Amino acid sequence: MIELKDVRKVYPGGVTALDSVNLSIGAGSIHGIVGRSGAGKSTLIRCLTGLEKITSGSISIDGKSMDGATGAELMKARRAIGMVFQHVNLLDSRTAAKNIAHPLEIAGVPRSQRRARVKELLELVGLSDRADNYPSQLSGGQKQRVGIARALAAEPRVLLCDEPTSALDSATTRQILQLIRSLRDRLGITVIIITHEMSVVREVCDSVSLLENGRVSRSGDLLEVISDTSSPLSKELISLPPTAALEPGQQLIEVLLAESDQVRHIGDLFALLSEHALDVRVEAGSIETIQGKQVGRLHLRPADPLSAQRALDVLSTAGLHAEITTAEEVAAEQAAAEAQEEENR
Ligand SMILES: Nc1ncnc2c1ncn2[C@@H]1O[C@H](COP(=O)(O)OP(=O)(O)OP(=O)(O)O)[C@@H](O)[C@H]1O
Repeated sequence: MIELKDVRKVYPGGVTALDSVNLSIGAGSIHGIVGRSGAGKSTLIRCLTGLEKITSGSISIDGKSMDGATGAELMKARRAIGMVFQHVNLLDSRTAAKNIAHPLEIAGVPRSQRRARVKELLELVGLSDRADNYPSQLSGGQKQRVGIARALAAEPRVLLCDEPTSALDSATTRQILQLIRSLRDRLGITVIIITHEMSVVREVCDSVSLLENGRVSRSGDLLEVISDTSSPLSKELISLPPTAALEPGQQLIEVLLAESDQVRHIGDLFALLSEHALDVRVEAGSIETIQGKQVGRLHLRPADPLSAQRALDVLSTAGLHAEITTAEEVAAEQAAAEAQEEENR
């Protein structure tokens, strides 16, 4: 269990990068931390790993304090956390096996033990046949596998992944995320993934925290956070494709497909609309399968205000979150999402 209580970090120049951060991450879970540029993600990583001293509050891993530790105690606490980075930074002059062995050499692990451990780690990340390859002979995904094996060398209890797939294409991203999940299942480690990619969170995380301006605005089970429609960041977890041009003032009904016992998938929603002969049409929609459940957001275009009201009543009665939005609100949301994508590039 990782616990942050009232963590505050103020940099010497006076910037408050983290403010009253409270987080509780269950042992053995995969927890995503998402935030925009400048939200405080890097600061949080540095504080978690003890590279940066927090101004106040406390951080503990399995009940052991990280914030007060110094010297040998801090080194030991840091070994509890394996780090995986966006840019793997392997040593070019060393083979995959020697890169993985590097932290073990530094820790003074005897040669024979090192060999056995490296063999085991290469198997774990599916790279046994690449042991003698140099980084220049490996693909981006294979390099990241070496990086993950290196991070696991000292048998950490926590794997802290900083944008682990941001430099990879979508197929390789999926493979790396599957690897991370299987490592969690096999080793029982806790994984924290810091990312700006909502697809990564949807694909692999059990729970998520939204970091906004140095504060955790929402934290919890992934489906619970997605169901909170009050935060723009939580809405981005299931983002809608662009809606075709709408007339000014056009009303739309925004529906969240999640956590309704009556409407469990999109087919149920269409059946409900048809059963009540609702005069609405689907303008845009995005459906994902998360933790084995269909989750989605849709924009329905009602024929007139009366149809809108009827649809709202029917959808709400069926346990769906539905609200009226306007063409202007949709356009503003899309512009903000596009600006965000541009910033992340
Ligand atoms: N060493 C520092 N000294 C002073 N201010 C800092 C320092 N490092 C970060 N900051 C400030 O703290 C805030 C949070 O920065 P941080 O780098 O943690 O955000 P981030 O979410 O990682 O952003 P990005 O995704 O762009 O890397 C920003 O306002 C940043 O300017």
